[in-house]
Amino acid sequence: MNNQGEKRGQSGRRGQEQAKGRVRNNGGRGRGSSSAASKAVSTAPVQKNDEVTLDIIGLTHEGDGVGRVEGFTLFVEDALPGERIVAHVLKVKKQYGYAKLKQRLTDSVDRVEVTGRPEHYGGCQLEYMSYDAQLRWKQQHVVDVLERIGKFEVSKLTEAEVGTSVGSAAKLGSMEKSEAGSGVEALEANSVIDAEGTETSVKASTKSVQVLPTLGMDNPWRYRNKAQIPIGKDVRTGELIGGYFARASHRIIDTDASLIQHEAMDAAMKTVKEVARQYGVEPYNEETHTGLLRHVVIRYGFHTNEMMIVLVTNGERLPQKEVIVDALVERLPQLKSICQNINTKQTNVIMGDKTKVLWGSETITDYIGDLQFAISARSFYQVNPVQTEVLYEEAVKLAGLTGQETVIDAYCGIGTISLFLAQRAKRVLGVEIVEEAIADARRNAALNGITNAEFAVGASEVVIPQWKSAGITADVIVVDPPRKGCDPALLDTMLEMRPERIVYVSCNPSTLARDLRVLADGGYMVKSVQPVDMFPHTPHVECVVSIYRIDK
Ligand SMILES: C[S@@+](CC[C@H](N)C(=O)[O-])C[C@H]1O[C@@H](n2cnc3c(N)ncnc32)[C@H](O)[C@@H]1O
Repeated sequence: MNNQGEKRGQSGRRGQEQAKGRVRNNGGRGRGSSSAASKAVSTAPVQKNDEVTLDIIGLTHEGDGVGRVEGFTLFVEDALPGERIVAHVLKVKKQYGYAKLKQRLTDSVDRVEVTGRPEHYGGCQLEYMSYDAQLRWKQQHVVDVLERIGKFEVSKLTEAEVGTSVGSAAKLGSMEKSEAGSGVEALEANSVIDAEGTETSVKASTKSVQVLPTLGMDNPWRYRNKAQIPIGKDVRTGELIGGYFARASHRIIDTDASLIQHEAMDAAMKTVKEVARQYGVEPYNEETHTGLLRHVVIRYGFHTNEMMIVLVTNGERLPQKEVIVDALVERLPQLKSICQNINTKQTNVIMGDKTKVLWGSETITDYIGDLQFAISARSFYQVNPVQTEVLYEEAVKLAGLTGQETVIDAYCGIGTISLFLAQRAKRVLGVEIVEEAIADARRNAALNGITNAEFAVGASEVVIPQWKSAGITADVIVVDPPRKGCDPALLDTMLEMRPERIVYVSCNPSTLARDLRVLADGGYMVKSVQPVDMFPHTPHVECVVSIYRIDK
C-alpha cells in the first residue's frame, strides 16, 4: 500500500521520539508469566503496562489501528490511521503486541463521534469511521491483499474513472457503470470473451486487475435481517442475559438493541429474553457445558415482515415449551415460525444438526428482486437484503448469459443466485453441502416456476468432479464459498473444465486473492474486482470478481 509505505518511514523517524516519551509503568512485569512470555517481553522495546505515544499508520483486516514503537508493531482497538495517540500496552508477543487507546492527541479527519450506542455492538469496529472512509478503506484492503497474497498488479479505480459516485448503490449497480468500470484495458495477443460477448485480445503477461470503488449503501444502518444472540447468566445477579460477545472474548454483554439490525428484531430480542426469564429457562454455561438455552437466532424477511425464532438448546427437552411458545406468539405478531435447534456439542458452532418446528412453518419467505425464497432455520441467506440485490445484479451481469449456457453455481445455498442465473441461461446446476438448503432451493425453484435449475447436495469439490467425469461441462461457473475459500480440488476441476467465464463471489479477500492466483496461473485473466459493502460498520468486505479464460 503506497501511502502506508510513506507513513511507515515517518513512523520510523518518530520511533526515536516515542521511545524517549515512553513511560515505564510495569510494576507487574514478569509476575506469573510463562517462560515463553518472559522471553518475548525481554526482546520487545515495549512491555506490558507501558504507556506509549505512537502514530497509527494503518488498519488490520479486523479494523484495529496499527502503529509502531521503535519498529515494534502494536495493534490498538478504536484508533484510526492518521491519529497520534497515547496507548496502554496490554500484551506483548515476540513480533507484535496489543495496546488500549488511552488518549487521542490528534484525530483522524475520518473520525466521527459515536454517541448513545453501545461500543462495538456485534462487531461494529468501524462505527467511529465516516462511512465514506469505510468504503475507501475496504477498496484499499482488497487492493492490498491482491498485491500481497495474490501477487497481482492492481489498478485501483477512482469514482471519477468509473464515472459515477460512491454512496448510491443503485446507480453503481447499473449497467452503464459496469461497462465504464470493468472494460478490458489496452491489451494485445491472446483473446477473452467478456460479459458483453465482446472478444478482446489480451497479452498473457498483462496482470493488472482493476479494483473498483466499493458499492455502499445510501443508509448504512438497520440493514441486518438476522441476529445470533448468545445467552448466558449474569455472574452477579444470576439472571439470564443475552446480547453479543465482548471483543475477542466470550463475555456476554447484555443488550436489547442493535443499530445494524431491523427494529423488529430489537423487540424480538427483548421479548425472547423476558419470556425465557419468566418461565425459568436455564441459560447455558459455556465453561461447564451445562444449562439449556445457548443462542437465540432471529430471522426477519424485510419484504414480507415474516419472523422466525430459533431457540438453540443444549438438549432436546424444553420445559414449559407450550407456554413459552404461546407467550412468544402473543407478543410478537410477525412470528411465522418458532424452531428449536439442538446442539449438545462443546463447540463455537452455533447450530446443531437437528431442528424441530415448535410452532408455525418450517420456513419464512422473503423476496430478492421479484423472486421469492423460502428460508429454513439452518440455511444460509445473505444478511443484508438491500445489498444482496446489488451483489447478485453484479454477479449475474458478469456471468454474461445469452440463454444458451450451462452454468454451475457452486456453494449455492438456497439457490438464490442460481435462480437469477436460470432466468438467463439454458441450464443451471447448483451444489451445496447443507441438505435443508438444497430442499429450500428445490422448493424455491418450484415457487418461482423455474424448471431449468437442478440442485445436488454435497461438497462442491466432490460433486463437481463427479459431474465432470459424467461428461458435464459448464460455460460459466459461479462460486460463492464460505470464508475459507474454494477447496483446491474444486479449483483444479474448474481449470480442467475450462469454462469461458468464472464469477467469484467472496466474503474474504485473503482467500479470494489466494484462489485468484491459482486461476490466473491456470490460464485465466482476473479482470475486475467489485467490492460490495454487505456489512457496513464492520471490517468485512464482500467482492464479486470477473474472470475470463485466456484463449490462444
Ligand atoms: C457464502 S454462502 C453462499 C450461499 C449462496 N450463494 C447465497 O448467496 O446465499 C456459502 C455456502 O456454501 C455452503 N458450503 C460450505 N462448504 C461447502 C462445500 N464444501 N461445498 C458446497 N457448499 C458448501 C454453505 O452451507 C453456504 O450455504
